[in-house]
Amino acid sequence: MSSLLQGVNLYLIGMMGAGKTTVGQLLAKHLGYGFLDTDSVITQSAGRSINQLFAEEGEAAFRQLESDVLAQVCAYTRLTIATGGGIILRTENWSYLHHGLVVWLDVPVELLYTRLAEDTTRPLLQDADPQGKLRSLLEQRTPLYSQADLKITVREEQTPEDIANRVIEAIPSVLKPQVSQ
Ligand SMILES: Nc1ncnc2c1ncn2[C@@H]1O[C@H](COP(=O)(O)OP(=O)(O)O)[C@@H](O)[C@H]1O
Ligand SMILES: O=C(O)C1=C[C@@H](OP(=O)(O)O)[C@@H](O)[C@H](O)C1
Ligand SMILES: [Mg+2]
Repeated sequence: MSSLLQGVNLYLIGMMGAGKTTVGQLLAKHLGYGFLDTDSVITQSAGRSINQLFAEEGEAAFRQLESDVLAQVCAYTRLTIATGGGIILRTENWSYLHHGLVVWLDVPVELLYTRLAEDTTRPLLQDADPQGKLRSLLEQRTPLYSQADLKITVREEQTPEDIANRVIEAIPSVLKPQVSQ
């Protein structure tokens, strides 16, 4: 599989709670790739949490940091990159994402909500109706997530390892092997 990918980066996109960070680490291990999470790069370099950045700088400033990180990351190869759920919002980000293979982890809202019900690290879900918020974000973002090269539909019983395996199995369907002359 690594030889078929030829070092091309894998970008995981999808909603908060879809499992991008969790599955991305497993995928990197399977592929012999490095792993990066855009949220972690941002929080490490800013020395502040995502909650702090949203509260102190605002979402627009966070989105700029996210674009800056993506622009830097795409200079490297052999990486699996877990993105933040909103990375798809800026058109300019797609010019970076399309340098690699983009995989959408599509997870039903009910499952996202179950996973994140106790979570306090996603500022956009600090809402009176977090499930409704997830539903409306997914509705707004679905046309953008749909621009991925690969869509992996996730069911409740599937473990992160199952999902990583499904991604690996699906890669050949979107990559043509190079014919040697
Ligand atoms: N396939 C899965 N099955 C059960 N729980 C999962 C699965 N994938 C992720 N999780 C859990 O859901 C939460 C959100 O996962 P995370 O990887 O942080 O998602 P994202 O980065 O897409 O927001 C974490 O608590 C994680 O352990
Ligand atoms: O969907 C979003 O807009 C966001 C998703 C988060 O990342 P995860 O998708 O890893 O939770 C994080 O970037 C921030 O809270 C905003
Ligand atoms: Mg994440």
